[in-house]
Amino acid sequence: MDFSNKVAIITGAARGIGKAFATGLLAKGMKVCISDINEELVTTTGQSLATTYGEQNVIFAVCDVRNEDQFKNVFQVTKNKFKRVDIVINNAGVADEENWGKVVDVNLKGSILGTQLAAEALRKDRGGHGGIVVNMCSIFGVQPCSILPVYSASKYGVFGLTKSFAEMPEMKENGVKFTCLCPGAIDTEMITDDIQQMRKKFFGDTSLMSTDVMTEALFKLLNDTDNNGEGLIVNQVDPDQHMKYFNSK
Ligand SMILES: NC(=O)C1=CN([C@@H]2O[C@H](COP(=O)(O)OP(=O)(O)OC[C@H]3O[C@@H](n4cnc5c(N)ncnc54)[C@H](O)[C@@H]3O)[C@@H](O)[C@H]2O)C=CC1
Ligand SMILES: CCCCCC(=O)/C=C/C=C\C/C=C\C/C=C\CCCC(=O)O
Repeated sequence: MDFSNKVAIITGAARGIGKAFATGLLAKGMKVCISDINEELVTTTGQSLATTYGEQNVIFAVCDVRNEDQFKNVFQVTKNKFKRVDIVINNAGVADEENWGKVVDVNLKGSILGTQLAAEALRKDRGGHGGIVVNMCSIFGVQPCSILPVYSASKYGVFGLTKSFAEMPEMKENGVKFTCLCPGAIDTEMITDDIQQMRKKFFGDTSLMSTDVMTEALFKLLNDTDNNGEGLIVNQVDPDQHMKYFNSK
């Protein structure tokens, strides 16, 4: 894929995996809109990326992915500034089993809204240029997690959503591809000390993956052909699965 001057929208990109994606895409010559619910952090991260990669290449916006008006605004400001959208990464996510309604709302409903808005923005018969939607799933979107059942359910939903949009004839005809990433544990603030202890009990004393591995996986997903509807597993704990498409290839 030729990345220069292409345009990406990334949700939940003020820190963690989303921020790493933004950095990786900007380094390849793309233009990026980062959005996040955290106003202070998205401003700091946005300004820092703009300083490094040029103000003409970066915008940032406050967006809670549960809020349709804010989400629509992200697409609008991106099109106003950059005139096109090519890649949409629905990355925002939370893990909080005690507040499980929020998990469903952010991870699943937020991804549904983001996928619908992306499909409209990208499809060629609606003025788009075609493109790719990348939904952030998890290893727990393809295998169960006994300590995070609602989180896992939300990610199974993201996988089903991605595969279903990929099957739509009108999306294929209009050049829009749908994919997802299914990582194991990545070294971000989402992996708290408590979760790390639980993880060690189940999976042994293996290291967390760096966000660089996720950027590598993103570029594989973007560069591979013939992966519409596929989920790329990123899981160094199981070398047989790592960087392979789920149940295929
Ligand atoms: N860290 C990990 O081990 C793994 C993470 N994932 C997924 O990757 C994605 C990113 O996770 P991390 O970077 O690790 O987490 P993180 O907690 O470091 O970053 C998540 C970002 O999303 C933002 N956010 C939270 N709720 C939001 C909302 N309602 N609207 C918009 N933004 C919101 C946060 O402010 C934060 O900046 C999530 O979907 C997560 O489920 C998947 C597999 C493994
Ligand atoms: C706050 C947890 C966020 C989950 C992030 C994710 O999507 C994947 C993480 C992978 C591993 C680390 C997290 C939890 C592991 C702990 C126990 C797993 C139990 C597995 C089981 O078979 O039940």
